Amino acid sequence: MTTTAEAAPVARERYRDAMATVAAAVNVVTTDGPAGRAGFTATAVCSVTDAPPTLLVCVKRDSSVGEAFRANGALCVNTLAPGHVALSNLFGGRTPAEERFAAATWSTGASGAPMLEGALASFDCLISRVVEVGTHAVLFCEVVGVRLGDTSEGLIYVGRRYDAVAAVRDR
Ligand SMILES: NC(=O)C1=CN([C@@H]2O[C@H](COP(=O)(O)OP(=O)(O)OC[C@H]3O[C@@H](n4cnc5c(N)ncnc54)[C@H](O)[C@@H]3O)[C@@H](O)[C@H]2O)C=CC1
Ligand SMILES: Cc1cc2nc3c(=O)[nH]c(=O)nc-3n(C[C@H](O)[C@H](O)[C@H](O)COP(=O)(O)O)c2cc1C
Repeated sequence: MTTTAEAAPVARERYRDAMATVAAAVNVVTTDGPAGRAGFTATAVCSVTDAPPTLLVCVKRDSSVGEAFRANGALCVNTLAPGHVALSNLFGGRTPAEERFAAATWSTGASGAPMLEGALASFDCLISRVVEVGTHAVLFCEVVGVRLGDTSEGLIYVGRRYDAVAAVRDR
């Protein structure tokens, strides 16, 4: 039997090709505070526990935005709807922060982070813990506010492209 210690490492490209087959919700994650306003597109977002309500966000350590999130200690996960493909690309590229935010309408959550008008759902959070794993920082976030939008479809990213998906609503 092959033990974990003996297993050959999986090449990055192979790992990414496999991950590209896994459908994921698309989010624009935002922050504001003493370190300024910042935001980026993220599919690496996951619910951790509902008591206390906690989610996690993985952010590349060498990205231009990571430090602002850590310094502000707050963020908002804005889960996107099908009309947000251009916004996702804007927040996913090397574009200055002000250009990113100018492309949409925002309000401010209790944490101080920008909440996207028209999002499928927004999760306003305080960062409770940061764990560094490889190239990424995993931000554990306690959810202090939730806002549900009116839209009935969500946006997914799979096969390196976007698609719409029905968002079942039971409110
Ligand atoms: N977790 C992350 O940091 C992610 C980063 N991206 C970035 O967005 C751009 C476009 O991505 P794709 O068109 O999907 O092509 P891709 O071939 O770079 O990525 C395929 C899949 O691999 C995963 N992935 C990509 N980069 C990763 C990273 N640095 N760490 C952990 N997982 C990663 C994601 O699930 C992604 O959908 C790339 O620059 C990619 O690095 C995209 C998705 C997730
Ligand atoms: C669909 C999509 C999903 C992404 N998911 C993540 C993610 O989960 N974590 C991450 O660190 N970067 C992710 N990225 C890349 C960041 O959005 C991008 O690097 C971000 O704009 C950081 O700012 P910078 O590139 O200007 O440094 C994603 C990009 C796209 C297009």
